Amino acid sequence: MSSKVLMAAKGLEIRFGGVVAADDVNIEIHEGHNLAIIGPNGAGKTTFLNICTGYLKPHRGSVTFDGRDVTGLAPRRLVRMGVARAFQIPQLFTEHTVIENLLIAAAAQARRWSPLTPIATIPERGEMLHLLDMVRCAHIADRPVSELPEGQRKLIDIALALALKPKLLFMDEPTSGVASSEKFEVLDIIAKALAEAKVTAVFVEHDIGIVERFADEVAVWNRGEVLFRGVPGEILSHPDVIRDVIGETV
Ligand SMILES: Nc1ncnc2c1ncn2[C@@H]1O[C@H](COP(=O)(O)OP(=O)(O)OP(=O)(O)O)[C@@H](O)[C@H]1O
Repeated sequence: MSSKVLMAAKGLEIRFGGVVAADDVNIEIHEGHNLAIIGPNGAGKTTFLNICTGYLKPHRGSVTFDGRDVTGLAPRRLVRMGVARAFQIPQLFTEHTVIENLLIAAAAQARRWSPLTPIATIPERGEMLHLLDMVRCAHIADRPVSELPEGQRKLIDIALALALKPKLLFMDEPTSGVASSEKFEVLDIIAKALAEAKVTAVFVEHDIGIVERFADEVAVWNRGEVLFRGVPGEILSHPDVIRDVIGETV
């Protein structure tokens, strides 16, 4: 593959008691190629995301981002370098409105946020409304997050991640909790927004239909190891993947 390597994991190992959650994981993430991570429950997918985003330190191995060793750096330092994360359950202030959530994130990113800051004085309103427009949520800017369905919360979480101006975004099951009739629409909006912002995505996903439609590459995890990696058409039709992974995840 000729595009630039954004992040590279080399020889990652981590154990929890007797469980090996990462066992010599080696993988490169290429700029502009959205990577889906699939695998059965307990395969080590979230552990990999946690290591890459600074929430876990590997016992062995390294992670580089943009050519710099970032192994074990705290999440906030990785965010400042351009590595963001969206969680399975969006981390939003539900008592605040949508735009207030984004303004707080913008002020925090600019190191200007304090709980004493009047939110209305944060200057990035226009920029944040543009991000909401990118995820088709500008019309709900003044609604409290507590009133919104899961699909819109996911989209706002993505807008929040974009407020951090990342180059790479890790998403753990971006459509979990979203009604199945809305999953494709939600991920379609996310994929377009990320492409417009030139953000490369790495996402853990159990829904193979979503993987087929949105991933440029797929990596298959099992028992802490990367078993296969390649384009979706090839990987998702591999008999071993169908037998050992797709059979268990659908
Ligand atoms: N903090 C922890 N303490 C102890 N064991 C852990 C911890 N985190 C993960 N594990 C174990 O490591 C293994 C890999 O977990 P991980 O959450 O990475 O799997 P996963 O592929 O994301 O699974 P799922 O699809 O169910 O979310 C599992 O056996 C899990 O129980």
